Amino acid sequence: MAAASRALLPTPRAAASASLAGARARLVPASASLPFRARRVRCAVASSPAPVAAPSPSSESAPARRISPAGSDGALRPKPAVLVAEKLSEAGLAVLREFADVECAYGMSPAELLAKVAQFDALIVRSGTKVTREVLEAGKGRLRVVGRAGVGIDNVDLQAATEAGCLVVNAPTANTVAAAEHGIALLASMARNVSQADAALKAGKWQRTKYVGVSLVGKTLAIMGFGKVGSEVARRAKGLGMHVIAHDPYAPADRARAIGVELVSFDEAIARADFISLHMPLIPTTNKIFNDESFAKMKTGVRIINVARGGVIDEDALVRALDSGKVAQAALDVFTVEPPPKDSMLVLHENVTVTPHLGASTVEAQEGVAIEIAEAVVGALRGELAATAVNAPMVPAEVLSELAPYVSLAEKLGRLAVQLVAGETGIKGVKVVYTTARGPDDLDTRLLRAMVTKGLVEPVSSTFVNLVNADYTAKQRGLRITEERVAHDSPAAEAPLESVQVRLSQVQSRFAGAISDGGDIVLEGRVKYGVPHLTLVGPYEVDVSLEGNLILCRQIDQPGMIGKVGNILGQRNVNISFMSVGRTFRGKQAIMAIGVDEEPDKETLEKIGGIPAVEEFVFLEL
Ligand SMILES: NC(=O)C1=CN([C@@H]2O[C@H](COP(=O)(O)OP(=O)(O)OC[C@H]3O[C@@H](n4cnc5c(N)ncnc54)[C@H](O)[C@@H]3O)[C@@H](O)[C@H]2O)C=CC1
Ligand SMILES: O=C(O)C(=O)COP(=O)(O)O
Repeated sequence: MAAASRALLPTPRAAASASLAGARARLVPASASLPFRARRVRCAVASSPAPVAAPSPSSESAPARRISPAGSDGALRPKPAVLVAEKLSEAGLAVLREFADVECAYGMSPAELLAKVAQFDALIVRSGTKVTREVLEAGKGRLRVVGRAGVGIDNVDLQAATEAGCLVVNAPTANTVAAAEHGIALLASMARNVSQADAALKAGKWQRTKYVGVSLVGKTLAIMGFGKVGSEVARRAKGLGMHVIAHDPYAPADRARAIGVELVSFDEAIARADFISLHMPLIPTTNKIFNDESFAKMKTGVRIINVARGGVIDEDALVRALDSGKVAQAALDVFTVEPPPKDSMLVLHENVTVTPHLGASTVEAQEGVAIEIAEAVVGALRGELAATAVNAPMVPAEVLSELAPYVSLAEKLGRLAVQLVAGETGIKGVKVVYTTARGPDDLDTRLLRAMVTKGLVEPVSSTFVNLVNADYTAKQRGLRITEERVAHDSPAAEAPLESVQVRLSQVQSRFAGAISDGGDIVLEGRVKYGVPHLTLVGPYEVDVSLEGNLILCRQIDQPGMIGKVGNILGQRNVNISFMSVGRTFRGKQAIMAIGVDEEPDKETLEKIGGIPAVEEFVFLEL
């Protein structure tokens, strides 16, 4: 029995429990220009213990696993290693160095990145590094976090990251003002031909008539993408006396009203505008959204500013529109391919003003972004729930904090349930039943479902499961996880949940006592005083705190059983932390749930099995 149970035990994995990152806090006051501090909640079960902060290494190149000082439990742990692939401000590097070994390797080729990435727990990039599926696969097993020191994550393969359970975090707020200011700088300099006139004068030409510009006051500016940057551009443009309209299918009308901006359709925006400023993300629906067809709908002589992403414009179509005069001028900070080819018709066009992706490049923004991303990456490596996760569902920080003990309970129930499955039967149907006084809108169960999956999958595989890849992993493994809510009839209850039950259907168990009348393996637990407890095994009610390890023992209900088992464990120096007995009917069968600090050896377990009234027993690791 003990030997059979070994195969189901979890394999220790140093990095096995990273982030349950989730909460996204995207909507920050539009005027925020200070570095945004992500709110985090520590989720005990999900996190590997943080290494004790060690003095900064004197060298920046230290990818090999170093051992950090012993934690409070005396264990030595490897220090995480972070690879910074693009220029990050010193302020951010200092935050990283307090926690991790940091290697700054700027300007790596894709091949160099591929060769290096597997030695790191986290990778930090800006817009210049492509984090492809290949990179994520090369980093698999160790790489747990990709930090994007900026907003746009179009250079990161999010699907591949999710499949790998690699959390992607970004720094969504610290460069907002910088990007908006750059948009305004391009708008004004384009309207007054500043860069062309500057180049001409430096070449010795004094051309006052050639560079007569156009005024901004009274002109209509269309903001395409009324998010953080778009809103800030709108505020500033209004200050210049422009009439501002915007198009954004997802923007809240009250924000537009508050800034005094009219929200209109795409076609109306581009048809009415004298100037069009682009501020949407590059996603499949915005790819080349500005093309021959859309240019045709614009006013002749329109002027376009792009500080978003080059890919939202069909650049060949823009060259045609510039040549025909449909578009009078364009000012571009971003390009489909960066850097653009030296002979790019667009870059060389005389009516085009260009900058080399400088939107976020102010001293202030770079410092803010560096701190924002460093804190997010360190938090994610510690197993905290990052507020700026990009590929994990949004679970607000207060919800996470409230659910933390239930998160632990859910994982432990999954972990115990999988160890009860007999041999090779395999799990197909999993049902998680939540008994709660809360309605569906007041209880977000995604995190709990993810943790049941983690508990079920990790002990029997080498897959690392977190909130990022839980649903994907379950699907891949053919695990059908359904959820049910049972109304708890005490609406005054403050706790979010009364109990969590995990049911595995169509499986055989190596502990028949865990099979309910309906034929499922059933385990139920509750949180008592903040600690997860096991409260139901099959049809038997028990009450045992889920700490350490567990022995489940089914016997004939008769006096003296607790003493007999307790004696055997005591003689072998195995400390019992909790014990609980549950039975269906007096004199029939009962089960004992025994919490033990140490793992009993084979001989001890055999002795327990040898007690005549004991019908079956199982040792389970938590
Ligand atoms: N040039 C640079 O250095 C910088 C560029 N950026 C880029 O600026 C863009 C905007 O950044 P944020 O304002 O921070 O992002 P954000 O997420 O706050 O705003 C983007 C807005 O675009 C909207 N949107 C999505 N699809 C749309 C569509 N089809 N049509 C119109 N609007 C649509 C969204 O609803 C959202 O409100 C991003 O592409 C980002 O990568 C941001 C910072 C610096
Ligand atoms: O934050 C963004 O989306 C940007 O485009 C800024 O890019 P960068 O970090 O300057 O390479």
